[in-house]
Amino acid sequence: MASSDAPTYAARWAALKNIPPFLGLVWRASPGLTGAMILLRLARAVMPVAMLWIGKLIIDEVVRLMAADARPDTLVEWWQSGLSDQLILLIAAELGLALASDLFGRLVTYADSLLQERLVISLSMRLMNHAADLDLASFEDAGFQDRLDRARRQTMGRIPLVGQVMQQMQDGVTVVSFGAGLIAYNPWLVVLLLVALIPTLVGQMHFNAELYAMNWRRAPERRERDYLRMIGATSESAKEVKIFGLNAFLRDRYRELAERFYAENRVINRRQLVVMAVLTGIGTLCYYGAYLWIIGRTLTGTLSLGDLTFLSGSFLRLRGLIEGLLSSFSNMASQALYLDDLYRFFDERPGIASPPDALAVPAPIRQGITFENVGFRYPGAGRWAVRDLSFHLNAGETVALVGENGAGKTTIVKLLARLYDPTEGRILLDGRDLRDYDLDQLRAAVGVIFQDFVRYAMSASDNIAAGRIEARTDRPRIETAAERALADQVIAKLPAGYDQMVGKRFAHGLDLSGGEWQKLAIARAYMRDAQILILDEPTAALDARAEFEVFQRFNDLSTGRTALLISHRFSSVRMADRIIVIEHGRVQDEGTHDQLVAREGRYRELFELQARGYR
Ligand SMILES: Nc1ncnc2c1ncn2[C@@H]1O[C@H](COP(=O)(O)OP(=O)(O)OP(=O)(O)O)[C@@H](O)[C@H]1O
Repeated sequence: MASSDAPTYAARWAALKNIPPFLGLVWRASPGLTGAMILLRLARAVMPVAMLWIGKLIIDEVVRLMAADARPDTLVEWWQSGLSDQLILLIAAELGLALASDLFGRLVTYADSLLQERLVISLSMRLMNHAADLDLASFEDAGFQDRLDRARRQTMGRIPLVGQVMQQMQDGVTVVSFGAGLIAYNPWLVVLLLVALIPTLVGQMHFNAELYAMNWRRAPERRERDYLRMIGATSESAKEVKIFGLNAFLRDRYRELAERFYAENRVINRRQLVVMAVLTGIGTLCYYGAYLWIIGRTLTGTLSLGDLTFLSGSFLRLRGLIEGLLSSFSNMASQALYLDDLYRFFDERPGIASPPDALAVPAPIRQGITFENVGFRYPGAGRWAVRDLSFHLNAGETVALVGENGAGKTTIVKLLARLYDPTEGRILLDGRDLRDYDLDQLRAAVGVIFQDFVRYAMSASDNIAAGRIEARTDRPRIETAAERALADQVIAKLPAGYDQMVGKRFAHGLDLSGGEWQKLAIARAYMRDAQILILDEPTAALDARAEFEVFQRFNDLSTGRTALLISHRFSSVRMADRIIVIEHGRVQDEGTHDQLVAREGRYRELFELQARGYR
């Protein structure tokens, strides 16, 4: 996104409107903890003024007792005379408050950390749920990646805001209680305080806005910087980075970006240092002005010694409190701006969804699938990936798609599984548009293993169960799926068998060869009881014999199901009932292997090219 979209300075205050919904999120994360937290903080809020007031009463009482004519000489006589009873009561009250304040403080810290953790869990889960609902197209869009990146940061980055907002409310109540005390003596004291503090507030807000706008602009570059750092040090890339000697190149690019960030940061920070030092100085001058006034009044006898301690104590605390309140208010406003990113992400709606009166997917499928003049352009791409594409898949038929790289085979699969909708034309399932069906049912009816299937850093068993995660504990089913995909041989070699952690990401993980991973992935297809089975070239890393066996089994096991397979190996392709040749996003030819080889055409050309390689 362009930097001109960066939120303006004025938008920052408006962002405070994000706080109530945020508190709503907090409340939903844990109503009990949130309620307890509010009560604890309210109690703590009024304690400081109560303690200072009792302190004033103690001093005045001591002064009164010292001024009395007949004063006992020893503490025991003081005690027995009963003259100090009032004083003892006040001290006991002060002690009680001090103990309660400590205890409540600890409880607040405790509840705070629990609440923050609950919020992380609840936000992360919402984020994962929401991301899963969004279109695949979104994930392939760089602007979306930036928004997702910002939103992810919010789940962790905004967490301290809970404590801040609560502290803010608590401090607000404390300020009001102290302010009421000051006003009772002299309202001008409060005015003096505010005048001293407003410049600090404005300054702070300004710098926060500047930093925010800068961070906002940087999201794309930051993603590049994080990517460079990641690619320079992950197991996936380590091999290539070493072989090609890319380290210096990656490091220098990283340094270039990081240094630019650093230089920009330094400029702002330096300016902030100077301006804020001056503004805070003004505040200090005002504070000492008020202090002088209080001392003067005490000397002339208008105020008591207790009043002096109460007022100067109140003034000192208020200044600290208001300063903290204003700066954290301004900080809260800029934090609340970041919340926009989170809400914006949650507001994002998927374009591919079930219609209101969704049709149930027929079981069994009777007529099959028809592509009718389908054209599709990837979002942001100028070229058509497929165009004027028409063909029919009969129910129960095994069809192979062949074509050169980039012909559009995978795109056809993605359209069939409704990961994308056609730009023009339609795809029919038993005569009805795919878009009329219930999306979840449709996805459940289609089992696809892509060429870039995921290698889950989990147990071998979970890697297979991923095809039907509800059956995760159904070991016999997992074993059958593994056998069908020839993955049982892979698992037999693992020290911990089905429970073996695979992948290099975690300790105890055992990495597999490309072909072994593929066998696990293919087993996923068998876990799924899908009516339409699709293998999109997940066999490229299998040796010729293994691929042959895998497809032969696939062919046997897909009797009665509609199956689509994509492969560049003709030994596998020829097993299909029918072969469709795709070229430049269109059907170029179709027929059985024998029919196609008999014809002079692209299929025969490709077939002979491959056969020649083996002779
Ligand atoms: N996410 C994407 N965004 C933009 N263009 C894409 C995207 N995926 C594929 N394409 C383009 O669409 C065209 C068809 O790609 P597709 O992946 O369907 O080919 P394929 O026949 O499966 O190729 P291969 O045999 O290499 O797997 C290609 O020109 C490709 O560059």
